[in-house]
Amino acid sequence: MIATESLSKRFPRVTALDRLSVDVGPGVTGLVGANGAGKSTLIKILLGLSPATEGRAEVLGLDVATKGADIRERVGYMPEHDCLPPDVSATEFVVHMARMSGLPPTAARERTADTLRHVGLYEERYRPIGGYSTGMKQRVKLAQALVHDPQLVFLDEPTNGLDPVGRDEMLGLIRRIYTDFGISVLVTSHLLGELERTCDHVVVVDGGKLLRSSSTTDFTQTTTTLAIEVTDTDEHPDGTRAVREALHARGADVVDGGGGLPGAGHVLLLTAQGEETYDLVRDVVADLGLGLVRMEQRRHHISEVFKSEDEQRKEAVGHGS
Ligand SMILES: Nc1ncnc2c1ncn2[C@@H]1O[C@H](COP(=O)(O)OP(=O)(O)OP(=O)(O)O)[C@@H](O)[C@H]1O
Repeated sequence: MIATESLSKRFPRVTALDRLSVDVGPGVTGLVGANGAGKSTLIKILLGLSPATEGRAEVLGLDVATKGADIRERVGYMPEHDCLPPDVSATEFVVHMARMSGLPPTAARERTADTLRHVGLYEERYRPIGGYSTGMKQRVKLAQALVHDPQLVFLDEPTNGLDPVGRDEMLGLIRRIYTDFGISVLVTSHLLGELERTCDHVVVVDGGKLLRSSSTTDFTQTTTTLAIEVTDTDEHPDGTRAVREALHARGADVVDGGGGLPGAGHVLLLTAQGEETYDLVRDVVADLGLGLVRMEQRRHHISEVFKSEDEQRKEAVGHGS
């Protein structure tokens, strides 16, 4: 869907994109980074609205440097900032945008009605936009991005300014753009957590550079930590220590997690490399004749990709959900 190769954008005082090479396939992809990371700049280059200083990029197989108009015909764009005229209704505005995209009048009206219904704005569609809440305005912006039935949409910070309920509704809508209509999505956010739930793939940029690009499951599973707790026996009065030594002897990278849940014993933490790690723990505990109180996987959240291993281990102790 999108491919960039060593893409750079330099402004006189700042490098907004720094040799960014990334491939984005179909589905819902999150583009995440702090404010100023270069997300909006990338979208503008991909739409052919702003030239890159160096490198190249293609959207739907079209070169952004020469095929901007063709790209904009096939791609929808929801800009970050409020850009809606206050005096017209959602229907008038979205019909206008549909006509701008080349739809004939009847098709524009029909598609507008369908799209506004889809984004949940049907009842209010004849009221002037100026009286809308932030959430309703975001939905109008989303509707105008979808009205010409694009193959791909770029959504720049669509959850900005929304309360938690509005955020959840918007994330649900974004997911359905792909599942119900097959339109692929590139959605930006500075909030890592919300992309974890919504996206198939996440691209992380920082200071215009690519930090990471991988599937959401890889993000959350590659660094799974196992928390293990065992009973003591007469033979092994310190069961935790016995397990730690046995695991260590068999090459497992295991650390003492210290005190566990209130009332519980010590917790051992080790990084799961796959199914074999579970088997190893089971065998070691059984060989020692100990009881396994808990062995649980703690799936990491995307935000933890940015935390040190020490911080992650500290947090793993005590809440093994
Ligand atoms: N037209 C411009 N002229 C000069 N600098 C710019 C211009 N547009 C963006 N920048 C700078 O480029 C960097 C990246 O900006 P960009 O808007 O792409 O970031 P972003 O990740 O989208 O953040 P935000 O969510 O705050 O918009 C910032 O330092 C910004 O100040």
